[in-house]
Amino acid sequence: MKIYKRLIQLAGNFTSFLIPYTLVALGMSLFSLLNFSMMIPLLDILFNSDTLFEVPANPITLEEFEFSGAFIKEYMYQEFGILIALHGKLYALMLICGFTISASLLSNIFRYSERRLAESYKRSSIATLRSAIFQRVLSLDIGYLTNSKKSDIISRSTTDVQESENAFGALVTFVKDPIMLVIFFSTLIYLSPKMTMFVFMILPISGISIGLISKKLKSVSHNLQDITANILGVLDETIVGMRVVKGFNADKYVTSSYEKSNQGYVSAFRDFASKRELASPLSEAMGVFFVGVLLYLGGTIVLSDSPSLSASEFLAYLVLFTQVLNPVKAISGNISSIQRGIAATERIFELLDTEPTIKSKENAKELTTFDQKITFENVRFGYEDKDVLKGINFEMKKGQMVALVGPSGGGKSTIADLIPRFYDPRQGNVSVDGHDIRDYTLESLRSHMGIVTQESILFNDTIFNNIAFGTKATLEEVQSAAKIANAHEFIEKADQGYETVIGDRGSKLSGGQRQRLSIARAILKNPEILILDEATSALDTESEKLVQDAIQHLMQGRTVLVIAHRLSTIQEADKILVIKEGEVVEEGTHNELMGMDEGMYKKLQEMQEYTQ
Ligand SMILES: Nc1ncnc2c1ncn2[C@@H]1O[C@H](COP(=O)(O)OP(=O)(O)OP(=O)(O)O)[C@@H](O)[C@H]1O
Repeated sequence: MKIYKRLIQLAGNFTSFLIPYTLVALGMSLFSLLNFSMMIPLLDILFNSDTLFEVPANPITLEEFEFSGAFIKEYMYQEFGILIALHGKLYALMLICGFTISASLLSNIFRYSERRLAESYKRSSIATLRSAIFQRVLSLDIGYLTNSKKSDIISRSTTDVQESENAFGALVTFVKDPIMLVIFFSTLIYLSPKMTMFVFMILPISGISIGLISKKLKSVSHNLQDITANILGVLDETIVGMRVVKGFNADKYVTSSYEKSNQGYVSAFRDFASKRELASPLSEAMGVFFVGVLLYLGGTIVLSDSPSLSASEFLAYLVLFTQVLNPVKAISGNISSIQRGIAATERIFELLDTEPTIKSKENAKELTTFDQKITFENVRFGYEDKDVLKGINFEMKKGQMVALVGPSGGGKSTIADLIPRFYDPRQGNVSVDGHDIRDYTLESLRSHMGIVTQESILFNDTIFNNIAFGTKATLEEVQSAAKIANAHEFIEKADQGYETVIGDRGSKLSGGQRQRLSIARAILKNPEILILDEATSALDTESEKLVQDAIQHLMQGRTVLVIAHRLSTIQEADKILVIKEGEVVEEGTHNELMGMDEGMYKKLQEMQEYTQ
């Protein structure tokens, strides 16, 4: 229950929900009881009006009121007796029907309000939970969000949230159902303590047997969920990899793995359906059996010499009993969804409790200006147990362009990731103007930087929003950034200009267009420090020229760290660092490095010339 306490705390406003909800649930139960109880005088008027509705010689008055079933019954029968004497039986009958209709109407109005209150509380609580998850994911380190974690986080924020939502809904009804049970059972006890004792004995038996069936069902449905995920997985892989599937004529291969999952689903579903379909007739048969026993028991009481229960009360008892079954069934069903929900909510809280390791420390300063240089001093870093950077030293003066080159996997991107503190070094430090970057707030540090990655990171939104990207830029500002990035022309030609929605990750654009949009976004941010992971993807010459030209514009007047894959683009760099296996193996300008016999840079340069 600790978990639920926390969930309720997170959702907030519990008292302002609980008070009206309890009142509404109370109203619903009372009117529903009144509705069914009206059956007793109704039957009595039809069958026993002459004996039961006699007006006593000394009528009781409301001044003698006691809150007891006996008083209420006696008073009501006396009043009906007076009415029958004055206006006849039909009038009394009409009145009772009127009462029944009004009670039923009111109970349904309360039921509707109860549902609405419960739903809106559940929805708003789950929305708060979702937002909390999203905020937590946003605050987590890039290092934490690896691919394996990605699916875990997605499953926690979808499937687990769904489970938690169901369980939360079930928990809410735990307020309503007990109220209903107390009210109905008190009436049943009042009508016949003997029969109610029997009911108390049989209810757990029927509850347990229904519970067992649903438990069996649950294990099958779990299996079903896995298989559904499997089918979706195959479909997703096939759609994403359609080019490869077609290119390799692998239709048969993917069809067979899809069919395997599909058949698995069919047989698992058959199993599930046969058990599910069994649940209802089984519980129905059990219900009929218990009602049969109850009928016999009640019948013997009614037919005895001095009956403690009249026939009309007995019939009302049976009807009320059927009404008690619903909340009992609901409670037993809810217990299992609450159990599932607790496990799911625990997983959600685990995610919410994951503290980011990279955050601004207390008393961190604001980095207001960047004046001199960025320095790497003996920086060592690795992922998990793997050492990647083995003592990196270099300096990047304000206004300089520094290029990182070298074989794949050498650690170039990792070096770049340390500047905006996507990771922190294990040893050594990265400093800005002589101060360790960990002394600055993350936000102020990153506010001086712009990042253009190999893969253009775009969102399924308008072109305008993709360039403005959370800033309050005006259309003119966005347009002038797009012009500098050679993007304005193609944007103007798009269906809705800057308001065109570009599809998932910019899928409606070409590779070069996507890159130019990313560059426009960086130009608009106007960062002093630019980190550029040069794209390797081959573009056609024209598009490449446009992108290169845009990059040249972007780099002007900034301090740039560029990860270069095409050496032709960095000949003008102030400094080139050749990175191999986590170390700087050569450092210098293009000419200096080309002058080194047997130098790695020279070799790389020659290799690229050869392949071009
Ligand atoms: N998130 C990660 N978790 C574990 N290992 C990683 C991670 N990112 C990179 N690595 C490993 O660290 C090493 C350096 O990777 P990095 O991406 O920095 O190299 P790179 O020089 O930029 O390579 P490329 O030129 O191919 O982009 C590689 O061996 C890579 O496998």
